[in-house]
Amino acid sequence: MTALSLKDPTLFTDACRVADRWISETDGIAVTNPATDETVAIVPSLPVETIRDAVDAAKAAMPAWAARPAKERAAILRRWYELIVENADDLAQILTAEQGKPLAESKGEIVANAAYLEWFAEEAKRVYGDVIPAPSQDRRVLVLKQPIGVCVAITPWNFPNGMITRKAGPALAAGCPIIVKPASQTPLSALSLAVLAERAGVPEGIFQVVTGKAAMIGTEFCTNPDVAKISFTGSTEVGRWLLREAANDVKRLSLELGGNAPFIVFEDADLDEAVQGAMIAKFRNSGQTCVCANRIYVHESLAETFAEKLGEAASALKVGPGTETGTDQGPLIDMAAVEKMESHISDALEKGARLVSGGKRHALGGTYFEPTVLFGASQKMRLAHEETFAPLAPVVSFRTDEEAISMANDTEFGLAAYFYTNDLRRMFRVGEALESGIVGVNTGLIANEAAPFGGFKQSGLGREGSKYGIEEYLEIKYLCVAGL
Ligand SMILES: NC(=O)C1=CN([C@@H]2O[C@H](COP(=O)(O)OP(=O)(O)OC[C@H]3O[C@@H](n4cnc5c(N)ncnc54)[C@H](OP(=O)(O)O)[C@@H]3O)[C@@H](O)[C@H]2O)C=CC1
Ligand SMILES: O=C(O)CCCC(=O)O
Repeated sequence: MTALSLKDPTLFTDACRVADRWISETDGIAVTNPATDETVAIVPSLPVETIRDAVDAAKAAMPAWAARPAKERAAILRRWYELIVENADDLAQILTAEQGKPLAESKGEIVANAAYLEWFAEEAKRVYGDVIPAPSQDRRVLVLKQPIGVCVAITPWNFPNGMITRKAGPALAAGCPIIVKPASQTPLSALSLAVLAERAGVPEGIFQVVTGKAAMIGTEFCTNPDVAKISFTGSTEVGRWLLREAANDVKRLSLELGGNAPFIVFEDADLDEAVQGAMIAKFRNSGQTCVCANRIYVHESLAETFAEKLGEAASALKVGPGTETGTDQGPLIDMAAVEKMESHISDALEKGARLVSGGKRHALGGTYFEPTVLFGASQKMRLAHEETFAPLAPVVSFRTDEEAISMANDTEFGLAAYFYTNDLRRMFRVGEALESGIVGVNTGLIANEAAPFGGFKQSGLGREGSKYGIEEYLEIKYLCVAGL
């Protein structure tokens, strides 16, 4: 067992939060530390009846929660935010133990995403309706915004803490309860959030966490008539499945799915800044984010130099356990991730790419992998069309802006894109032409609570964060007042 030395050991729990109960099980799902392969905890594999209990509890709790003045809901959300920030060091240890990322990065995820609770606590008070000028004198057209109903969230392993606060913040702010089903590889961060939610005064039934067989829980969420809304972050394949399963009830869905982000460096860019931006956009979380640069397009006049500099910076990253001081890159989540990275590298090398740095499993063994840079990559390679989701940076050279834009848009995905330029005209022209929900200009870091996060094309539906994020949890009601 991985032993953690927490200031507050009660934050580490293997129990699910359902209605008024904390449910543990010795025979459930093992959570493994990817750095050591040790078991960290066993969480329940809940039966369908308990998932239904959670939906029933959420339904029962919703009227009172929705009826509370927004100011009261906001105060509770704010308290939850404060507790997360106060306990960020402990939460980071829990996150690193189940996911592997360096402690500093875990803490960064926790604090940056707790900010979604703070943001939506503020937004809760600003859910305005409308009075629309009516087409006749005897009528008034009023628009109200009301909470959508019982919400559920299915979250991934790459941001075990942050993907939850992004969804729970707007749901609770809007007056909805939410039930979270975290990834089986990383449920402990979700459970620790439930401990703090209770401490913050979130009422019973309003924030619940369930663990168990994904397909069973997903089916129940999609078919239970009392679930109004599903918010999912994960693979496009599972997103499509949820969309189909939920179609019978016409449930509302927010989907944050796969990406295949292009990162373009134009000939007028500051090369060193672009290398620095690419390091963040590519290697953060060991390349395991849906907004990670997947393909790096560099103008032919700079491409080789850029690849060499990127290779040097990538080789300087310290690979090791997330708990070790100075570690930049932890292990990958599992062996399947290692094998996918290897298959993308070998396919690229066979088709003419050259290895600049890295390229193989790390000497530390397990799922550690060397940060890798390839030069001479092209659109023919698998890495141009599939999300690698690992620390592989392929550099492709281009001649014209049109060529770069066309290659960048040559994908069914459209979540994030990045480009570096110092030319104002090009900034607008390219920014408008890229088919992505998020475009970073001269930066490799784009997510924050004030901005809308979400994708075009098969990268998803809806937006998280910003003033748009709360709309996903609200229905618009038009009140037609006549006979005046
Ligand atoms: N957009 C993003 O941020 C993410 C994208 N991905 C992409 O997906 C690839 C595969 O990763 P993977 O972890 O398998 O992603 P999945 O989409 O399988 O997992 C994400 C979440 O969905 C759950 N899930 C899986 N199947 C179902 C189902 N039938 N019904 C309901 N929930 C379900 C998982 O549960 P359980 O863990 O119990 O299986 C997990 O909680 C990655 O390599 C990457 O390309 C992955 C994670 C995040
Ligand atoms: O990978 C994701 O699903 C979200 C990325 C969030 C971030 O970039 O902080």
